[in-house]
Amino acid sequence: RANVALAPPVCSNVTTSQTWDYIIVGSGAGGIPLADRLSEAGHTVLLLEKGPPSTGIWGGTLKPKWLENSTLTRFDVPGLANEIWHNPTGVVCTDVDQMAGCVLGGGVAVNSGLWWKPHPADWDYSWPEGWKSSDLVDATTRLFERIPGTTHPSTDGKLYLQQGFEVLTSGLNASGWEFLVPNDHPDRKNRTFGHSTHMFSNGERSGPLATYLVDASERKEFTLWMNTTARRVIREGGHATGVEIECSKNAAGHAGVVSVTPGTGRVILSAGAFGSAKLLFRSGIGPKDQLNVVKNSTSDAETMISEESWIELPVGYNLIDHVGTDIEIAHPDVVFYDFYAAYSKPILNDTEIYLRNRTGILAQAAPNLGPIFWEIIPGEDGIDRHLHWQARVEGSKNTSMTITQYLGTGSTSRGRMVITPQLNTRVSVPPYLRDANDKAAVIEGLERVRKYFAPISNLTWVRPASNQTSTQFVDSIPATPAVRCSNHWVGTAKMGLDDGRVANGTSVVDTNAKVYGMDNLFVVDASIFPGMMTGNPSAMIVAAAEHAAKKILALPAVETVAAN
Ligand SMILES: Cc1cc2nc3c(=O)[nH]c(=O)nc-3n(C[C@H](O)[C@H](O)[C@H](O)COP(=O)(O)OP(=O)(O)OC[C@H]3O[C@@H](n4cnc5c(N)ncnc54)[C@H](O)[C@@H]3O)c2cc1C
Repeated sequence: RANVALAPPVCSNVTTSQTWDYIIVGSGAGGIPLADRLSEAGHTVLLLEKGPPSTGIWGGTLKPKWLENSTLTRFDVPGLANEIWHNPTGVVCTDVDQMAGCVLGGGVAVNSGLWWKPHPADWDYSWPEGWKSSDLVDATTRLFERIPGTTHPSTDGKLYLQQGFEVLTSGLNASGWEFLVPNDHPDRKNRTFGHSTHMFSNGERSGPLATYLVDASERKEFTLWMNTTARRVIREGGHATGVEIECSKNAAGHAGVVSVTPGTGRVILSAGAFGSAKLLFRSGIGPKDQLNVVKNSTSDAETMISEESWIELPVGYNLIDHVGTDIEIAHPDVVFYDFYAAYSKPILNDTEIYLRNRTGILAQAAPNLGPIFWEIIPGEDGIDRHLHWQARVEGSKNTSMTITQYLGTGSTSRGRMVITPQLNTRVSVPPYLRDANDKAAVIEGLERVRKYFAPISNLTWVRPASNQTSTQFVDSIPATPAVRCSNHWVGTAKMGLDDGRVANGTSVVDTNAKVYGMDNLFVVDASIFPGMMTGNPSAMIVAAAEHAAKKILALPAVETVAAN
């Protein structure tokens, strides 16, 4: 009937009698593998996710008409990956001023699935003892056995619409670059190129949602609550006793306080670089200025832990993202495919072959990515800076390719995130090009690529214009998230040996991923990264979660530190 408002779904109140060995907040790249490994070790695990289900196997429902008779949702189909930019409602986090997925799977439900075995320097350059590339061998092996990734996602083994790949790699070949299968040679990221590599399997998104989470869900020790938002960690001094939760808006989730097993239980925050930092602030852990914002907010004034129990740590500092610099070329051979139209006005043959046997262009990630190519630029400060270039068939013309240059490992610029009185997170200091050598690497990389593409006949430059110097071009792009953002945010709860409670200390978690000043509160997700990596981050975050699980499981059952 018209004009009858539906009653809001009711949240179930939790029973206080049940306790959990581990409560994990957030089901993204960090949270899912942790939940699997901890429940595999026989511990009871409660995984809290504020968002609704995403992929079909978890009960997701968001889908275009052409998927109506299938179990798949828009999240399952690689060719619909960029729908997040067209239709973000109900999918993206509304409390973050950047793009982030707030559905089951977080970033690994909404991203393009790019999947890279980390370069050894990604660990060795900035991570502390115990987290060097040699320490991560087992974790990386376990991860890539589970999710090997593929350069050829269509189940017929073919790549579709590769004209753009051929055009650009003709220039790289002519300039002496080498083609390789990227994940077979993670340590070779200098003047090499390859096909884009994705976590996809069987022509579908796959990744942690289809592997780790499936295995966890088959264990009696594991419980998943979706549509359930963690407000804060409940703690007595340095000991977390549980998590206060509330149901997400317009959803039937859970509400109340969930408790960890008395004495031995642990809480792990895996809510993403902004989400975990926000939860720390709301739990009285962070810089004093941010804790005061929470204390003075309408929503938390009454529940905020008293000031004597605050733990002052540099949460929100050390914010990092790949510095993104977009260039654009055009070439008559390039063929554009309208992936956005594939949602509502698809090409019938493409949806038919995808539905029949997961073949064709829709098994590839939108918007037709590749080639991906790498070069290392030595800096005057003695630091090698890694550039990862990612091309896609998209731009201002039908024959355009946009190529994003990501400045990663070796970059030294850092920013800051803060919380507003409405308890939304905000990037207050953008982390882009604050260091002269970072900027020099970006300019030098661009200068070189212009030379590498020079042998390509009929290629025209759209951006930078041919009469613009590389320095002028880089200077013309503001160093703000609006134009530089790569959606690869990390670093807000940095791991390190220098305890952030002490003067000049910069770290929020120790090398067991445990928050300084707490005996049973951990952070395991993008937040703990001390520095940037070469390629897109999700596989490295899963590897970090594998390693962290091992370290956490090896800790003595009861470990008590003095209350702050
Ligand atoms: C549009 C886009 C495209 C990207 N493309 C790629 C790519 O192709 N390849 C790649 O490697 N990386 C890509 N990334 C980055 C990658 O997805 C992220 O770096 C990664 O997912 C971060 O992992 P995480 O575990 O730290 O957080 P997330 O994956 O963001 O997971 C955090 C989870 O916590 C939940 N949460 C937050 N707060 C709360 C709370 N209070 N209570 C309960 N739950 C909460 C969120 O809903 C979310 O599910 C992309 C990111 C975006 C946004």
